[in-house]
Amino acid sequence: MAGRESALYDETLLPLDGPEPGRRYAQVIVDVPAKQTNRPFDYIVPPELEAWVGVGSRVGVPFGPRTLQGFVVGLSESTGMDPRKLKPIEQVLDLVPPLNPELVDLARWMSRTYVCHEITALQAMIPGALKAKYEKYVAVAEEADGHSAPPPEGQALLLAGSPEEDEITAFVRQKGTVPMDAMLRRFPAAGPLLKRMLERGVLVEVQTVKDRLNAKKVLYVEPAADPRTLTEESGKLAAGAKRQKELLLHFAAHPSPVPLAELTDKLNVGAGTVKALADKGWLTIREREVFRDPYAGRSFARTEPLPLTEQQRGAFAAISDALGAERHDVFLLHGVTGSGKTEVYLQSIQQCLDQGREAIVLVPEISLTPQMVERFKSRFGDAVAVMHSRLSQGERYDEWRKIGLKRVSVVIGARSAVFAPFTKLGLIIIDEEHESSYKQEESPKYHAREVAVQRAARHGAVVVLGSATPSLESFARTSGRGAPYRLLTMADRVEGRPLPAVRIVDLREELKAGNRSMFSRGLYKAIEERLHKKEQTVLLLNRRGYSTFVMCRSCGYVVQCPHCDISLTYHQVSRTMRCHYCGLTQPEPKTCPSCDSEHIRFFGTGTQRVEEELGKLFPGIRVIRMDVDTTSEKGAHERLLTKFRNKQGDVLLGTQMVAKGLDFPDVTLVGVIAADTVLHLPDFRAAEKTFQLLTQVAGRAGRHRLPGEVFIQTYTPDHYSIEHASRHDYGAFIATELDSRRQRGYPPYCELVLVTFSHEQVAMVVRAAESFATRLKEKWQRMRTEFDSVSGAGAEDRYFEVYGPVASPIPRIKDRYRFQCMVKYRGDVDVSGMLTETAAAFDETVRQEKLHISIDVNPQVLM
Ligand SMILES: Nc1ncnc2c1ncn2[C@@H]1O[C@H](COP(=O)(O)OP(=O)(O)OP(=O)(O)O)[C@@H](O)[C@H]1O
Ligand SMILES: [Zn+2]
Ligand SMILES: [Zn+2]
Repeated sequence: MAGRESALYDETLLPLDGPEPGRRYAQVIVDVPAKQTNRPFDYIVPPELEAWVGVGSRVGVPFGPRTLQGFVVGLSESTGMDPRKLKPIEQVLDLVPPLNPELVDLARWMSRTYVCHEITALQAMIPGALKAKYEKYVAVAEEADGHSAPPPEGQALLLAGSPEEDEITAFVRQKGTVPMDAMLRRFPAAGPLLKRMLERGVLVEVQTVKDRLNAKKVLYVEPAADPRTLTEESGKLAAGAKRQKELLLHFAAHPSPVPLAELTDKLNVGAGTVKALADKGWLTIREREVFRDPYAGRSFARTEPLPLTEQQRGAFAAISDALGAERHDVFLLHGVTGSGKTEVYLQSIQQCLDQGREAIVLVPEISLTPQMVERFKSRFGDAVAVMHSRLSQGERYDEWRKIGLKRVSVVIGARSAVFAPFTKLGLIIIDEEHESSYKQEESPKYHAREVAVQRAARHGAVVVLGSATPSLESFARTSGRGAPYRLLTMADRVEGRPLPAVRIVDLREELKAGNRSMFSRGLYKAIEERLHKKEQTVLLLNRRGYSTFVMCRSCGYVVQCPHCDISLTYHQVSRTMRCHYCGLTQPEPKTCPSCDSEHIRFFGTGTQRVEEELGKLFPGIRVIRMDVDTTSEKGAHERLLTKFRNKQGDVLLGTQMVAKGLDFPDVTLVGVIAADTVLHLPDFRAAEKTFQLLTQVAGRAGRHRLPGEVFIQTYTPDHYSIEHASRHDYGAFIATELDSRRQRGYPPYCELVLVTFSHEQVAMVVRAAESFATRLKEKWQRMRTEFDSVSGAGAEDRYFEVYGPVASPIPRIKDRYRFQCMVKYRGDVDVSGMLTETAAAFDETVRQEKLHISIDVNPQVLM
């Protein structure tokens, strides 16, 4: 059983609750994301594997000619199939099933809700390291135990005999099975011959499932005798063997196992010395499995719960009450920036743990800073596992394994941590719940908030959605009859600290007054003042929508990607232009391709430009720039923030990354270089996103003793999102925005599904999109007639409309034309079901014509 090698945990070598009735057949979802395989297949559970197979196990099963990875989604005593036609499970890949029945059920829900294959949902729940890797071996046909029949005798006689062939057969026969790549290394020139031998069936290909990564093993050294014996033996060693003597005495004094590397590093003992003593039988060298711990060697000073403020107490009481009753409740915790939401989370988690249950904390990827992690680690110590994408694949895998092994009871992580395989879940917290990064943009296109609520309902667990700027969708769910969420409000900062004073600066007025710099006079003075007082400044340049394109100043030509309908982005460091969609990279042009003018150059404001300008205006200023370019390296994000925290920088300049979660006591000034960059995106959430970003970044100022000040520079100073943000008035903003959404018919007044079609030929994509829309509308007509005939109840609440098809806002990506339909609906309509059925009618076209159809339920990005 290959699985036994791939994961050996000393402490969990126990079989699952022993053999039980009802485990003779397993229902398995295999690793082929296709409509035909989007259902469980029955397999026999061989008696010797019975104890190791559970719902949620990963297995290797024969499927057609291959062995595939699959997930066990059910076990049964009987099968609806002819048992003689069923094949047995070949491998169990983990000793502890990586998923559990609840997650398997959740995958089914995801598959229905987000219109994706069940295997895609299951794969999303496990770390990348466990995604299947298939290894191919060759074996001599008659020895491949039934994988393939030996070739007919006559044929074998006829074809066998070439000396090369005999040599290959002899080699493989001797080894049993040989990995394919090893074969090619051994017989580099024999590729074509090997292929023929495989085709004729002299050799057969055997495939097995392997993990991409295994548990990390480290060599440990431990004493093989008691301290007295070791001391005695050290006395008997020859005088020259000084190191050996020292080492024996070390183990006599400290008899616990030590990693070999530590011995050589810290005690300065050579591996040879250890080996010599091991050969004599006084020490043992043993492989042990270890966790790759990204926080190893860092200690976290223990923190105690703070006495809560009155507002915190109110919020905590409601959460605590639901936890105590093990009642599934969803709370929306609306607390202004600096109101102390984290302390409420921490004390809620404490109660959850005290009740013997487990907790998940979701944080947006970019706010998952060491500072954030520290706040949890220093309260709960080793009970916390951390999962985010900056960890190596191995580190992430090991953090994840701690959950299954019950080593931890709290997980803090980005979006996918919502799938942490806990079995006694009591609490899920989603911090900054309005963040669009909680939505996964590739299949399965799930929203972590929706998944969290589903999981919590299955566990009778509490969900806390926290934000200073809740999404309209969540806010709308807190009011009205039968509201599913309960609103908790913390309107003030802790210790009566004031929210910062915000000034809106009209950039058009600046230009009129002759100021052509990117800093208004007010912001300039404010920065100067901070430099004097040795206080710190945060500057936000919202890169999204902001131009870093190359334009000809003579004719207005903008350099575009030849494969995607989008302008190329300029990268100053490499002096190249890059397409953000297909990765195309080109050198910067010297002359305009359109008019030959030499006045073609990089245009617009990037963070680098701002940094340069700051250097010119304030000689000697220390700027820490944080954007995609400076944070691509592992740990860079952390290093830059630490630098700023240690006051090795006067200004922290960056994109959205600087807007969230940071809590630095000496930041008293926040400047927004241009507030309206998001406002003009083709997105119905543009105003909401602008309000959220401005409120969040303003919230970085004056969080401690020193009061804060904020400058928002803009070309549209009267826009309500900017006005309300400047007054910290969420209530007024939401009232205006809800009104506008109602009028335009957007969420939360309806639900959306975006269907995007793409193909290399524009005619093809238009035809497909139109036919899709027509079918969908017909389906709705039929359904509505049915609804009407049953009863009128709820009919007026039901609404369904298909908009489009129209060209997508980015009409071409990677040479594929894109069209989209928008489905708007309301009420009790099974839209996912309708879409699944409609899409099924296009299966043939999708496969044969390489048409691509993407279905995005509750989309966050409308491009
Ligand atoms: N009860 C309390 N007594 C004293 N200080 C507190 C208390 N609760 C929180 N604080 C402190 O107040 C500051 C702000 O708290 P916190 O960072 O949790 O705010 P937040 O609501 O998460 O804000 P944001 O939404 O901006 O992240 C922190 O420095 C925190 O240590
Ligand atoms: Zn030109
Ligand atoms: Zn491109």
